[in-house]
Amino acid sequence: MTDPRAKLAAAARDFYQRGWMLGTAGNLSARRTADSFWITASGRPKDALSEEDFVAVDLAGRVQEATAGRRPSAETSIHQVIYRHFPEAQVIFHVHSVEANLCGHFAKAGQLRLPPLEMLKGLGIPEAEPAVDLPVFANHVEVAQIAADMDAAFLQRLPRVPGALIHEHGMTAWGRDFDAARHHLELFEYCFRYLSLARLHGLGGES
Ligand SMILES: CSCCC(=O)C(=O)COP(=O)(O)O
Ligand SMILES: [Zn+2]
Repeated sequence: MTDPRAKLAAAARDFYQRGWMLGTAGNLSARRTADSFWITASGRPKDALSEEDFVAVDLAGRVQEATAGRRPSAETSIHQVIYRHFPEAQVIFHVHSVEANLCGHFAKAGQLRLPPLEMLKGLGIPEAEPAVDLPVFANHVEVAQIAADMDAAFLQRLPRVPGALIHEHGMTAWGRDFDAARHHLELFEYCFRYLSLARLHGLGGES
């Protein structure tokens, strides 16, 4: 893969402007080789990332390349789990939107039922599929626990959709390239906005 850092910085700026990466929230990554990836450094402002704000790590989380004073995202272990379980994933976006955090409250037994919208086709769901669930994981102060929970769940069953929600934290979506990861994230966030507004209007709250 060609150096993805400029595209990651542009994506972060875009997501910041949408209100999804405020106050340094979120982290983005892209594969560097089959077994390493570039990820945002921890605590950096997502509207003004430069090349130095990315750290290269391997799939075990060991730093391969970093500018002095930069450490990898505190949530690197979550990206490791996703790259390990989804060999086709090349890009991962993790953001914190208001709507995603509202929708975590609508989940039942660790699954959020997505609205049956035409747009689900963009998540790779065939027209005929009646019910599509997004996995929802508990948040933990120890990020390693979130990553371990995801790892255990994905070992049992891979999600039907290219994403996972962390309750009262944020959404993570991935794809085979930059466009696919962005489209997936946009579709999930559209579903979250739809579900939040539907509740507000007293529609479909108990599905
Ligand atoms: C200020 S957001 C709290 C940490 C977090 O959830 C996040 O996504 C950003 O963490 P990072 O270490 O990647 O900056
Ligand atoms: Zn986060």
